[in-house]
Amino acid sequence: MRTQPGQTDPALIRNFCIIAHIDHGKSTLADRMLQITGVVDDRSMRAQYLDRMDIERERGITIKSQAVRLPWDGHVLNMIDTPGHVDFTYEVSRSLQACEGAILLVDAAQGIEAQTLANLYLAMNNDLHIIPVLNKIDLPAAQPEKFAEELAGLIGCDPSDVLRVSGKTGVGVKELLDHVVQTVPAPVGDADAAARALIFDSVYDTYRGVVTYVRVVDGHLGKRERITMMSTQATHETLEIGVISPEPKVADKGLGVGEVGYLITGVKDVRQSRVGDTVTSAAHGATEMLAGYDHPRPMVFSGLYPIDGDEYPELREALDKLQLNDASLVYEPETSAALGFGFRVGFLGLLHMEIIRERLEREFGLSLISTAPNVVYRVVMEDGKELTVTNPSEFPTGGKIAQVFEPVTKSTILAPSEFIGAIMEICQGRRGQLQGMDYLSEDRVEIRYTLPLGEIIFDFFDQLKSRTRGYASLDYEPAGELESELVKVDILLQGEPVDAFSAIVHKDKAYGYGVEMAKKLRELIPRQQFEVPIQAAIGARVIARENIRAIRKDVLAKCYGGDISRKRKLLEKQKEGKKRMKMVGRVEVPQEAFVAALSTESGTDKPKK
Ligand SMILES: Nc1nc2c(ncn2[C@@H]2O[C@H](COP(=O)(O)OP(=O)(O)OP(=O)(O)O)[C@@H](O)[C@H]2O)c(=O)[nH]1
Repeated sequence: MRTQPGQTDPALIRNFCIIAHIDHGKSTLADRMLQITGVVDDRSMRAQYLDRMDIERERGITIKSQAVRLPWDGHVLNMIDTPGHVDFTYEVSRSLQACEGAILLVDAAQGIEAQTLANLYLAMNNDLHIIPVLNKIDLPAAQPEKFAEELAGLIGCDPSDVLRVSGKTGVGVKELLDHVVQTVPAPVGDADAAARALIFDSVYDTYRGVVTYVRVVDGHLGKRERITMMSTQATHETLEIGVISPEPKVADKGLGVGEVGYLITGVKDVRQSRVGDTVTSAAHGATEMLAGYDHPRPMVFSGLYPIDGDEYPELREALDKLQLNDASLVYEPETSAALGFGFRVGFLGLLHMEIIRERLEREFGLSLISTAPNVVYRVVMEDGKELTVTNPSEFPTGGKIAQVFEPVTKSTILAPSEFIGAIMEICQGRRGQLQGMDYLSEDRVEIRYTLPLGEIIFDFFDQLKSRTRGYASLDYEPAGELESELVKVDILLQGEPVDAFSAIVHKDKAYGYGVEMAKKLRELIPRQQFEVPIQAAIGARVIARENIRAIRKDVLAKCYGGDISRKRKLLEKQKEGKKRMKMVGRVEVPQEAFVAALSTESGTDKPKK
């Protein structure tokens, strides 16, 4: 194998990632590695160094993967930090394909959790060398002996092979780095072959355009070289090529076999530099692409509307900008009779949805109304026509529907065995079908269910947590679709259906849902100067009704005397209060009402207080 001068000999490279359940301490361990290998000095060190987005730091979670090059003991380690939340599993799977080894990190006070398993299986499917590690051994509540045994049982090694570290104090981290050098296989590739590099991440930078993260498999990529994205055959010139350590550093000699780094070509949209694609050189290009990844598909949809209709163009612009950085974000314009002009936006999951919403409001200063999230339904009509419904208000009404299909998930729940009963009750109440159950140790079980995705996106996780005192963890993956008896429940205000309130619900739950929604809306919608009847209906059949009585709200009534400034203050205050209100017909509806369905506990799984 030929290595050009100045390039790293592949035999000295180790590419690894850290995978773990959320909050088990990946980012903290990554911080220690940055410090111990000396790429960040103690003075510039800050917690969660690699989480660059404000929102990542505030929430203490990792959203985008990061790749850093660390010098250690004459070797080059490329560490890829990955997010742990289920919504971002696709980020994890991309990163895994750029590695030969994975540190499987488990909190020594918590033990194995649902995402520990999910990530371990992903890593095993990618044939990665697994290094089992217990973290947080400094915690008084740590039970390293117990969990080393659990972990060893899971991956089939000896409990003494499980390393023990503390990302917080740094104990054991040097030994872990040594272990990475000794046990993770060096990358293998053909230096003389045509260049092939895998894109495992692609981010938009305001100043530099799209920064594409690649792992070179064969050949070499250099600066000022014309490259081709193999899936689209689009060619670009590499303007800059380098490595992250932990700030970007230009690599004059380019990147060779096994190296991980970034390239900049001047493209302005991450979709032109698609994750999973293979980069090759335009002149002597490779003919065969590397195995790609699954393209992330939106699982959850919600309508986003500006509170102030004039902000519609700003919302469009903001979504366009976010999409430059997030290829999984999809949206299209929609109009709602109740809410005006807005967008139907597709997300990977609820956390993704929350994050996008928060970024729109925070980074772009928009005030938004979001409708209750829903999944995608496939409706087959009697005449054989098929519809994909991403908005409940588009669900066809009338008797011509032949079949409705909804997405289902394979869900795995891990919890102490004392909660089996409670968990089964919740899942049964959500139309779940038990698939199996295994004991991981004497007192911890893994329970597998097939559950409709639509049932998970409504406060399922909160219910699970509250019924298991926070001990259960959940992971789910899409598992196709199932035929189901679903109906549309409409909500009418003053006799007029409000499209943004429509929901698709299982036939057996429709009645309970309608009654509860009507009740909830009566509480949430403030009294107006006229009476407002609220009705829930399936087609033309009204299934529930509530009334909001009229009042005459005169905020100035208590201001006798002529204190004009006080009056003005009261009026201002009232205006403030209205900011999050939307006029629907003649009725003022607060934002909370549009997501009321989120906390509607129809079914049997109400928490027992
Ligand atoms: N006592 C102790 N606390 C730790 C240790 N490592 C991490 N923590 C704490 O555990 C919490 C989660 O740590 P993070 O590093 O943010 O976890 P993460 O796995 O990166 O989380 P995500 O990025 O959201 O997946 C933080 O409050 C850390 O301070 C450790 O070794 N000892």
